[in-house]
Amino acid sequence: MARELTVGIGGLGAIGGHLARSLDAGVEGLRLVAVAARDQAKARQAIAGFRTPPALVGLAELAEHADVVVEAAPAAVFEQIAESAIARGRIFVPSSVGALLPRMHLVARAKETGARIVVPTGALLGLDAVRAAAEGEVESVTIQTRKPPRGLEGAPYLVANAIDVLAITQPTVVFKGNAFDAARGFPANVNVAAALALAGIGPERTMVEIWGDPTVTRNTHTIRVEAAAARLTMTIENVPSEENPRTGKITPLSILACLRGLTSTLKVGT
Ligand SMILES: NC(=O)C1=CN([C@@H]2O[C@H](COP(=O)(O)OP(=O)(O)OC[C@H]3O[C@@H](n4cnc5c(N)ncnc54)[C@H](O)[C@@H]3O)[C@@H](O)[C@H]2O)C=CC1
Ligand SMILES: O=C([O-])CC(=O)C(=O)O
Repeated sequence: MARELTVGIGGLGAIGGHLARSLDAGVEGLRLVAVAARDQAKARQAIAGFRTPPALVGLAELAEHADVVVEAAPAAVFEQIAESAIARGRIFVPSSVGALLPRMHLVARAKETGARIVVPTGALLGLDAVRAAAEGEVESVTIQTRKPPRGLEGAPYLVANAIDVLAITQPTVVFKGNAFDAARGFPANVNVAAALALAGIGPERTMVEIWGDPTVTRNTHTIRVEAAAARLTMTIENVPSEENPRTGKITPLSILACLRGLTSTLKVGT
């Protein structure tokens, strides 16, 4: 018998809304059973036309309903979703991966409860190759992110340093540093850097450059890895989603592919 997993989603925005609709349309081995949202009326409306409307619950209750808990909410509420999912021994799939970096105690806690934390590739590419390379010696990992300025607007690092990103008229580096500091300064913009760090050599050694670039229309990420086994150079150019221009349209698709991989008989890639 094929395995079926029930799924709960925290947050129904660009990622969670798309993912919920896809799951409701029918995905073998996965069943959407619960969602959590800030705006209850809007959420009720969003799921009203679903073939099988999921229960509308609180963030911390998702884990009571579902085998797999997907976090697709702002980083500020990450802990509420993560802690309950991990305490109950669920499979926890974070979108706000940057919020995991300063909370690595959750990994130790998951070991105690039997939970798993499965970080999707998200808006990035090539984490299979980065993980493979990291089984051997890796000299360096860097990521350069270029976003249209409005895709960076409001980031705490920009506010703290009085950088008016919307006033930028030519490609400009707005941040250079490691993935840990990038995730702290840009919690809604560079989850990809956090995922890369976790796949490879960690947040202190993974170096990040963030550009506000009025010449690009896509959220563009270029990874470079120098390793004993291989040299990798990879670029992804993401179409920003209509609901949230910070978020590439590929992100909910990547999470869906990740969820399929939890139950599928044939699994491709590392
Ligand atoms: N891992 C990756 O590659 C990527 C990760 N992200 C991250 O994923 C997260 C979600 O992104 P989007 O869907 O684009 O954001 P969004 O802003 O479109 O949606 C977030 C949703 O969470 C809801 N929400 C807010 N507070 C809530 C609460 N207390 N309880 C329940 N729901 C609540 C909001 O109402 C909204 O519907 C963000 O942290 C974002 O930075 C975004 C893009 C790529
Ligand atoms: O969607 C993207 O291009 C990347 C992004 O927002 C993130 O990593 O948080």
